[in-house]
Amino acid sequence: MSVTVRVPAKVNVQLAVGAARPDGFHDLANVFLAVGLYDEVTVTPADELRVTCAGPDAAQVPLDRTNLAARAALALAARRGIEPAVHIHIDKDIPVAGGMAGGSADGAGALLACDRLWGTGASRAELLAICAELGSDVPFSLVGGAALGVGRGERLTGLDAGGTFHWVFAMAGRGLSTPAVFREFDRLAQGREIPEPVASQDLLDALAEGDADALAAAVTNDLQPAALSLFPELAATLTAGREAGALASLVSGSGPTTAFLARDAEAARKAAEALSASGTCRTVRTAAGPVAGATVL
Ligand SMILES: C[C@@](CO)(OP(=O)(O)O)[C@H](O)COP(=O)(O)OP(=O)(O)OC[C@H]1O[C@@H](n2ccc(N)nc2=O)[C@H](O)[C@@H]1O
Ligand SMILES: Nc1ncnc2c1ncn2[C@@H]1O[C@H](COP(=O)(O)OP(=O)(O)O)[C@@H](O)[C@H]1O
Repeated sequence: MSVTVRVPAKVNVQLAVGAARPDGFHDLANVFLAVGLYDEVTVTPADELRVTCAGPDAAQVPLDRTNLAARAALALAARRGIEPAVHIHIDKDIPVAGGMAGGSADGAGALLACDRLWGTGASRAELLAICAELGSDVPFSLVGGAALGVGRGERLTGLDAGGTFHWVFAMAGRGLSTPAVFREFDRLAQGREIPEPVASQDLLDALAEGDADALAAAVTNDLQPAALSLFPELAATLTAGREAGALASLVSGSGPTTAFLARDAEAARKAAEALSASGTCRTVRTAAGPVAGATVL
């Protein structure tokens, strides 16, 4: 018997970042939107814990116990005092180290899949607590939709989205390390007063109304200058997206994937074509959101 869970990627429509905390993390006002680009995680009983991965970026995914999917299985098994004897297979479509929470998606997916396979019957609250231990983005991968994350991004409040938003994503030729981008944020912030991160009311209203123009006017990412500082070539991709008619162009989370908001599916398709032709990125994908979080297939 196997259990397969499908888990979406995310884009951060607002990422407000506060000053570094004593524990090294940063308080955030992180407005997440789950988008229809998916990893699938399948767990099957096996003699011992084993991870395999397939997909265009599979070679960059660690297959040892540092893999977030393996860590999720180990965390649930430890809580229940059982052997984590499963083969975890990841069908990976979310870019690796791209700022789209691919590792987090696999963590949330493996957790839900193992919960089903082992019949552990964990409550939603327990699953969310394990997710938060695994990483700041992992709880959102479980719940999906649209949500505001505060604290380090793990404390979630669901948000209304009054419509579907259409996006184009441009994947870069290499990844960016999330801790390195936060460190660069700290370096660039030296000598400046960093305000408390707060969600923008204009942005929440635009989401609730499903208004793409208003959302485009309100999107912000405080990590974008740091990502651009470490990866200056992204500026050309952002310019190409604007020239391709996107309503908004921004770095997704810590990058280096860039995200472009389009008015509708047809505009997204056209912008994707123009971005592909611009030669400023590795691959281009379209995806819409919000979509559901981790789902057992
Ligand atoms: C930036 C964001 C935006 O959603 O995502 P990505 O763009 O990387 O996908 C997240 O905050 C990433 O979340 P996640 O990838 O789960 O990070 P974690 O494993 O919790 O933390 C990795 C490292 O990032 C830094 N970190 C992360 C979250 C946070 N609120 N403050 C931080 O300073 C810390 O250096 C930490 O050691
Ligand atoms: N299941 C996983 N899939 C991808 N990367 C993983 C996974 N588990 C651990 N990692 C590690 O996490 C790093 C960040 O990957 P990822 O979650 O894809 O990016 P991001 O944090 O930018 O959204 C990778 O470089 C890899 O070393």
